Amino acid sequence: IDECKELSCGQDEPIIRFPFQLVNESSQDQCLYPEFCLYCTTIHGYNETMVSLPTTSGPIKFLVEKIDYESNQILVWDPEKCMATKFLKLTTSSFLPYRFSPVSETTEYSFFDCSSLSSSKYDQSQNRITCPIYGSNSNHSVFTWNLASCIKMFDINLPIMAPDLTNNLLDLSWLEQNCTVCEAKGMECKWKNNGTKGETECFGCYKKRKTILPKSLIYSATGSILLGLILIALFKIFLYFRKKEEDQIRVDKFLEDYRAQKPARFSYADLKRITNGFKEKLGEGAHGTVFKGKLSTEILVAVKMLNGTQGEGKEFINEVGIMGKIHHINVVRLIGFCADGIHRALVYNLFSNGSLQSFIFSPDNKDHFLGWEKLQQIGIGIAKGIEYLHQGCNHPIIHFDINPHNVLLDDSFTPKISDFGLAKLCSKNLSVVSMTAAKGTFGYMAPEVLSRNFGNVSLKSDIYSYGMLLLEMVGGRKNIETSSAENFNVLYPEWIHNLLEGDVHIHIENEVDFKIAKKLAIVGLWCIQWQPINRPSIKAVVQMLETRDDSQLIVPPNPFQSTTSMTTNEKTTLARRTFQMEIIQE
Ligand SMILES: Nc1ncnc2c1ncn2[C@@H]1O[C@H](COP(=O)(O)OP(=O)(O)OP(=O)(O)O)[C@@H](O)[C@H]1O
Repeated sequence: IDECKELSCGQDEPIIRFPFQLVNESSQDQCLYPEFCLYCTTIHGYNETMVSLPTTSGPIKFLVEKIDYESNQILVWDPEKCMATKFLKLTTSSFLPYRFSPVSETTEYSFFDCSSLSSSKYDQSQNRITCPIYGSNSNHSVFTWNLASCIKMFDINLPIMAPDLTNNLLDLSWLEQNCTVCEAKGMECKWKNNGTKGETECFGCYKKRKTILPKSLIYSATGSILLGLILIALFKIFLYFRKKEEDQIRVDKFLEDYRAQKPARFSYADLKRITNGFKEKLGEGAHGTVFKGKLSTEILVAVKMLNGTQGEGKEFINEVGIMGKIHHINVVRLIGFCADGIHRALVYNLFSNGSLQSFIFSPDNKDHFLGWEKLQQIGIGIAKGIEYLHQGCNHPIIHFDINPHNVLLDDSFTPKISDFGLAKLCSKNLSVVSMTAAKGTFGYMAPEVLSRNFGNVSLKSDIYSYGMLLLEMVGGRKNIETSSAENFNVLYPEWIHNLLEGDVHIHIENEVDFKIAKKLAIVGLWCIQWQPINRPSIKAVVQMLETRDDSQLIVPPNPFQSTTSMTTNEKTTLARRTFQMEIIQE
C-alpha cells in the first residue's frame, strides 16, 4: 500500500511519513489532516517540500528543510524571505498542532519597521534588509544589517528557539500523535480515511527492510553454522557407534542368556569341587544320593549322584533331555549334568526346605502343620506345574511320579516338581500313551498304569497321583502308612469321603480353613476316580482350586457307597480283589 512506500519530494528532501501526508498541491482536498499535509513544488528548478500552515490569520507557507521524527521537530524556511513577518503572525495566532520549539532560556528579539526602505535595498544577498519588517536577536548589531533607516518597533522576550530569523529559518515542534496501540500490534499508524480529523488507524507493512550485514558478522555466522553442522555430524556418528555397541552387547547378553537356558555339562572333578568332596548329604532316593553344593557364593545347588548300577542310563538321558527344555516357576530347573565315565549326576537349584514329604502333618500337630492357606497355595502351585507339563510345552509331558517326595519347597514354600526320571514326552494330540512297564511310586500310581483293565495310560494318570497327594495333604498322613500295604488305596479315599460327610472328625475351628480343607478333599476325590475319563483335566483342577465359589464343588460319587454296610475287612477284601485284576502286558 502507498503508506508503506518511503515518500519524499526529491533526493535530498526529507522523508515523508506519519504524521505527515504527501498530497498534490492541486488536490488539497485529499488532505486528512491539513496541518500535516506536505506537497512537492519546484523553485528555481529544485524540488522542494512545502507545508501550508492554516493559522487563524490565514495560511502561511513554508519550505520544509528537515523533519526529525525522533524529536518531532520540523525546520522550515520562508521562500519569501520574510520570516520575521511570519514569525510575528505566528506569535499572534494559534497554529496547532505546532508550537515553537521551546528552550530553557528566554531570548530577546527586536523588531524594526523598514517599510520606508526602497525595495532595491531588500536584498539579503548583499546583506540588505529583505522585508518591510525585520526581526533579529537583540544582541546583534544594528549596523550589520544597515538598520539606520528603520524604525525600531519593539523588543520581546520569548522562551523559544528562533535564532535564525535573519536567515529565514524557524524551528517548530509538533505534538506527538498517539500511535501506541498500533505499535503494540507491531503495526504503523495513518490518518483514518473518512474519519474525523485526528483519528488514526493501524496498517501493516510487510515489506522486507533491506539490511546490509557487516562482513565480519556474515563470516562469523557462516563459521558458527559450519561448526554446528560438524558438531551435529560428529554427534550422529557417536550415536551410530554407540547404538552399534549397545546392539552388540544386547546380542552377546542374549546369547549368554540363551546358553544359560541350556543345562551346563560338569566333569566329575567339577562336582567334587562344587560339593566340597560330597561332604553334605541332603537325602537319598531310589536312584541316587543328593548332596549340597556351591556354584558361587550366591548359587547353591543340589547334586544328585545317580547310582552307577543303572544300566544304560536311560532315565538319566530322559531327565536331562526333558529338564533342559522346561522352565516354569513350579518345576525344578536343571542347572547342569555330568556324564563323565561311569559317573552320572544331575545338578539343580537348591531348595532349602527340602521335599513336601517332610511337611505333611496332621492339623492337630500344631508345631509342624503348615496351615490350610499355605497347603492350598502349595496344592495350586503343584497343579500349575503339572498344567505346564501337560499343556505348556511343545509336547505334553507325563511325569508319572507325582508324589510328596518329588515336590521340593523353596524358601517361600513355592512348590517345585522334580524327578523327571520317569517322565514321558507324548506327541501333541495324543492323550493315550503306550507303556511297556508300569512304574512309579506305590500308592500314587494310577490304576491304569498298574493294569490296563482300568483304561489307557494318559495325562490323567498324573491327575490320579496328584489327587492322592492332595488327599494326603488334607489327611495329614502318609497314605502308604494308612493301613496294610494291601488296602491303602481303598481305605484312604473312603476316610476322606467320611470326612466330607462329617463322619470322621478333624479338628478345624476356623470356617475359612474348613472350606479350604473341604475344597482340597473334593478336588482330590475327583482326581482319584477309578475311570480316567471321570477325572478332571489339570486345567479344571486349577480352576476348582482357585474358585472362591465352593458351592459349585460337588462331592464326587463314592466308589464305596454300595459297600457302606460292609465291615472294614470286607471293604479291604473287595479292594484287594479289585487290585488283583489281571495286569495286561502291552
Ligand atoms: N534340589 C534339591 N534341593 C534340596 N533338597 C533336595 C533337592 N533334590 C533332592 N533333595 C533332597 O534329597 C532327597 C532325595 O531326592 P531324590 O530326588 O533323589 O529322591 P526321591 O525323590 O526322594 O526319590 P526317587 O529318586 O526315588 O524319586 C529329597 O527327598 C530331598 O529331601
